[in-house]
Amino acid sequence: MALLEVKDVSKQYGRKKAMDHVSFEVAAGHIVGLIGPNGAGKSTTMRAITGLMSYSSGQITFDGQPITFSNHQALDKIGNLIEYPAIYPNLTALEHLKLYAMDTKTPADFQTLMKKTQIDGDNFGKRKAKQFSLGMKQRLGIAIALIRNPKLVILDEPMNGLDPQSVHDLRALIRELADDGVAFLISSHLLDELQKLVDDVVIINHGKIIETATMTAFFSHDKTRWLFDTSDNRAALDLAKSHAWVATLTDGHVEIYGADNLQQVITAFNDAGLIITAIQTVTGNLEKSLLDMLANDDKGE
Ligand SMILES: Nc1ncnc2c1ncn2[C@@H]1O[C@H](COP(=O)(O)OP(=O)(O)OP(=O)(O)O)[C@@H](O)[C@H]1O
Repeated sequence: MALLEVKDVSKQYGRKKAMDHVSFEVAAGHIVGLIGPNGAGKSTTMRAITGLMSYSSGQITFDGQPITFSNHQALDKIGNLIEYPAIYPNLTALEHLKLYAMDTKTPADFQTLMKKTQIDGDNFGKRKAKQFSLGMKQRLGIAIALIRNPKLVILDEPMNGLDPQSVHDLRALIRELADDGVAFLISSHLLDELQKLVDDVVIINHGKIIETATMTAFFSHDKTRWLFDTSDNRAALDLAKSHAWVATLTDGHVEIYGADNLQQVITAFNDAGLIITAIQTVTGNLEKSLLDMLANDDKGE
């Protein structure tokens, strides 16, 4: 059984369907990306899972226990960082942790958590949160989310506003925690960053889930593309089209998609007397695959 199960959940704001029969699962220790354009329903979904909001129909269960607006028991094992962490300007990092731990932790527990989330360095110490950078606040927010040893952490746009080094550090931290068995549900617009991090993707558009897949399966939709440079790119383009492959001229290269394998293309070019001077393989790209998928979904609306 999955750790988190969202089954057929719908939520309307007036006539607007913010969640339309949403179903997906999060397995223990998995990092799941909840991905979709602005207004797709990501925050609404996360708010429903954290019991912050009622939903009209469907079920959400965590570790076998139901989560509703009025039943929060299961939430003890879910940490979250939705929008901005509740950080008090005049408290230090340690004071925040003590506040949120509510007497359930020892000084050694605090030390371990601070070390793990890298909020134990000189930068933190006795400084108050009002002097923290955004990256420091995000790390403190994650430490707060982890204070009760959750099995699942929900992060809404955790990389927003972070510089590249902080994004890198945050990604490493999430991966390390997942390796220890903590599951994550993460929404982000920074698809390149998500691509490097997540195990599974859940794609939402207009309140509906349009795809749930492992990252690997997601990219297997995507046939490999190749960029060729040849002695005559115009002739290579025409030849590729005559084989019913999808071919375009992209930045001066011939981009080919839809052939069964690379050898097939090379043989065709050789047989036509074209000299191949370079070949690049274009690997899966989350942003491009997602845009293609959303464009198809919107066409079907
Ligand atoms: N409190 C509310 N009252 C009315 N409509 C709302 C409310 N909250 C969200 N919505 C609408 O529900 C839809 C889903 O919003 P939601 O915030 O969940 O999307 P999102 O995917 O998180 O978007 P973003 O990436 O822009 O944060 C949107 O059309 C939004 O305008």
